[in-house]
Amino acid sequence: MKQYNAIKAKYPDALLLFRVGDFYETFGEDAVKTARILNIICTNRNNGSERTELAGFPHHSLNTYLPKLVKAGERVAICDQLEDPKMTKSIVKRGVTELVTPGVALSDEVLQSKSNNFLCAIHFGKKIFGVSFLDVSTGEFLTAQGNSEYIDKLLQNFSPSEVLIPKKNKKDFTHIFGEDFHTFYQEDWVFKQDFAYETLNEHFQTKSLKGFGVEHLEEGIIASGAILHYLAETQHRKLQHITAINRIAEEEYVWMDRFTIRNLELYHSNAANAVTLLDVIDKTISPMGGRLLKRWLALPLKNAEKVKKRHEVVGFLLENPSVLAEIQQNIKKISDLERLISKVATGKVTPREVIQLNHSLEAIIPIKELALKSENEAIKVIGDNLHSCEVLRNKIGESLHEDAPVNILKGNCIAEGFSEELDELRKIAFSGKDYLDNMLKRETETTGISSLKIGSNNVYGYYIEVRNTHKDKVPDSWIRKQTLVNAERYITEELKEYEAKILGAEEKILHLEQQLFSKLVIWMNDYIQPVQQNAQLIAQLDCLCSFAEQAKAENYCKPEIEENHDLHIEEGRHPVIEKQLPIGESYVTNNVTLDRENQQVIMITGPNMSGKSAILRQTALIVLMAQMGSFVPAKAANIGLVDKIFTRVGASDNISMGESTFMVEMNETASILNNISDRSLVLLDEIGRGTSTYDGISIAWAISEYLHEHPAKPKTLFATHYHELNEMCDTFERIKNFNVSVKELKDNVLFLRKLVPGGSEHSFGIHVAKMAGMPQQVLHRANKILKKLEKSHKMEDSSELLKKSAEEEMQLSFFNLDDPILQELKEEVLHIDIDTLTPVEALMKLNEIKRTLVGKEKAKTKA
Ligand SMILES: Nc1ncnc2c1ncn2[C@@H]1O[C@H](COP(=O)(O)OP(=O)(O)OP(=O)(O)O)[C@@H](O)[C@H]1O
Repeated sequence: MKQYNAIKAKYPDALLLFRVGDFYETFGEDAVKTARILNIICTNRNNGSERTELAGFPHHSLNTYLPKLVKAGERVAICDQLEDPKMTKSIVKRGVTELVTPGVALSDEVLQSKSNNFLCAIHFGKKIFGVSFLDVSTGEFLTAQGNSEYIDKLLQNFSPSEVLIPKKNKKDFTHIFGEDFHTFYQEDWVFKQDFAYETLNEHFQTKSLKGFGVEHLEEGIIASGAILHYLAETQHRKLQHITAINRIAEEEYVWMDRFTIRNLELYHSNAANAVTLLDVIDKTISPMGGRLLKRWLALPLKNAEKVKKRHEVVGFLLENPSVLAEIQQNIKKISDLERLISKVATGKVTPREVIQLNHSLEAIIPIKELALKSENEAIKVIGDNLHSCEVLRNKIGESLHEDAPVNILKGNCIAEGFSEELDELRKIAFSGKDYLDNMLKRETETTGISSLKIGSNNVYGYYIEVRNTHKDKVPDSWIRKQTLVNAERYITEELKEYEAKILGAEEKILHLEQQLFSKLVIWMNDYIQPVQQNAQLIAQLDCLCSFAEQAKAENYCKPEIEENHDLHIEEGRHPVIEKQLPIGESYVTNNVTLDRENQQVIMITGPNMSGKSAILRQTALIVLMAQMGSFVPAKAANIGLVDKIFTRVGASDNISMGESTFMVEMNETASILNNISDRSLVLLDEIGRGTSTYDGISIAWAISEYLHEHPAKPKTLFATHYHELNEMCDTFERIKNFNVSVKELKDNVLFLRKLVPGGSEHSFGIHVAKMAGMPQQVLHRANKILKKLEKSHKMEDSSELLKKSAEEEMQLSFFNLDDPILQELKEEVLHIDIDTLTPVEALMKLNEIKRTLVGKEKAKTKA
């Protein structure tokens, strides 16, 4: 317990698995926790004067139990026996050999094959944040830096399993990024520039980080240094598979903030069990393909050439189904190359996994040949860059048995003919029976004793047994070892020699097999880079095949990527909803055209449930899918490259996220208004409905007006059931009204789901209430109240009011008053150059204006 306490003191926040003989034991609070999580028995032991809780499991069950502990969010320190108990008389030496945490996991039981498992570190710089992501199971290491919004978006994109934060920024982190992350607080000193550069250069054995193109990312590097330090702290020192650190090239990807990623349900669903876009489009076969597809979805491209290249490959694969089929057939044979080679680096690979790696590399050969012959340039390049890894394959082939076991201790792992010594030992161990049979035959003949027996036991080893009746025929050279009631047991010179050879042969075989295997694994380390490169290329090919497969299955079309700012979608569909419609119902397609000249803002009205949100989302999804390189669910699509996609959903649609307040809605919308560009696509769904009708209409109106008047003229779809907003098109020339048509029956509505020009008259809320089965009495009463309200508001129709107020505002501005101070202010305001003004300067200016006005107000009161 003294030894245990000393080790436990070094890992106070981890659950300590303490190896005792064949068991891993836990004590005290750890035992209570372990027993609860693993559902195993917790016992009590008297430990001197105290009682201690104790819970443990056999060491060979570590792979079963460890993942459960880690998945429950525990940090688990594995404390092993560091010397052979047989070799020591005192207490065996023990030490922590690995600290497994949610972000640093290598075991297949903890990892999900189609998801990365990122560990993240965040450095809180003076002005900006540095961030770093590392998947130790694949070796991918990324860094970036930027403002909180950017970091927030990246956290959303990469969904790290664990985030490292300096202790002093504990509160700041939850304040800015929320409480959804599994965090670990590191000592503040770890987040220092010099330390980080030193750690990274030492790891990569470089003098500077220039070669990786990250040298200038000071904050990002600090975060990256903290990650590497954490790995060392958790006893992960074999990291040769982390061969590079890459910058997340923000400028290459379409910007989507966390709300947009969530709203569009790309790979997180807002409701439990809801289907995401990824679920629908993922036809990848390999784990690394699956992981890359998710990345492509989170980071669609902005570079037209790159996007077009992907489309070309997809088109080529569609036109050449036999090539597609053959590539996919071979990808099926490829295991998780990326994780297998990482296991080689960390020394955790099993013999069977090395065989799998070999099979995977073999399956790459036909892909390479096929790609090299291809008429598509991009596929050819992939073929060119795929490594055949011949030396590696040959070496594995000649070293290992084809059916090598998972556990090296099971034996029969190294192939025949690879090591003479091993072959010799095996001959002795396995041909032993024949040898003994021969010996027996010979001895029977020479002695004439017919009932001779050769056997062995633990105490006396090998012996020849002679029944008492033949005792007198025993040659003098035999030495008696043991006397039984009816027989005597002897040892001969030959048997003694044989025994010396065979005893330990099996042990020697195991030892030699282990030695040869670890030598092979170390040798394989030289092939980490080519294998990683193959994994990357196969992942790309897998994604492109997945696009082709999906396009074929769902009848998608090739989008045209244009340099202009227009968006035209013909007969577009929502890729997820169309897959979920009840049998017999077909998706109603819709056309959407947006540009910056004539139809910049589309105001979509229509009753609840008519399909407004579906149109908004399908537009965003089509753009996004196109820019990730996929074909799209439409008859035709011309897409002027989009650089940012914003979506906002009115408060009540967000209730499931626990963020139903109007304030959140306004905050989110404000952040769009501050970030729009001329290539942005903005989707606003029922913005303003989180407050009273008049408030809501006013806010929705003001936001639409702002977007229309903004020099960027961002393409906007605004879904609303405030039909009052239809009046805007009279005043603002690029705002156009559309509605999702419905057919009014006698006292019901039929949803046609077709987007048609023109506004809609009323909201049909009561019809929908009826469809939902609201009692007749309530519906009747609601209809009556509606009629009354409509009558009483006729005199001052809200939209009329709004239009009037917009006009009045222009005339009634206080600049018309001829107060000299106000005149002065007017001049000042007119001369402000909005384009060069920073938000802070604007606030200061506003403050100045306010001060002048307050001063004037006071002067007036005094007077
Ligand atoms: N084009 C379409 N073809 C077939 N079904 C559709 C179509 N559009 C929408 N739907 C179906 O109608 C349902 C409601 O659509 P949606 O959520 O877009 O309506 P909405 O007008 O935004 O409603 P609300 O105002 O209540 O949010 C969808 O879940 C889908 O099942």
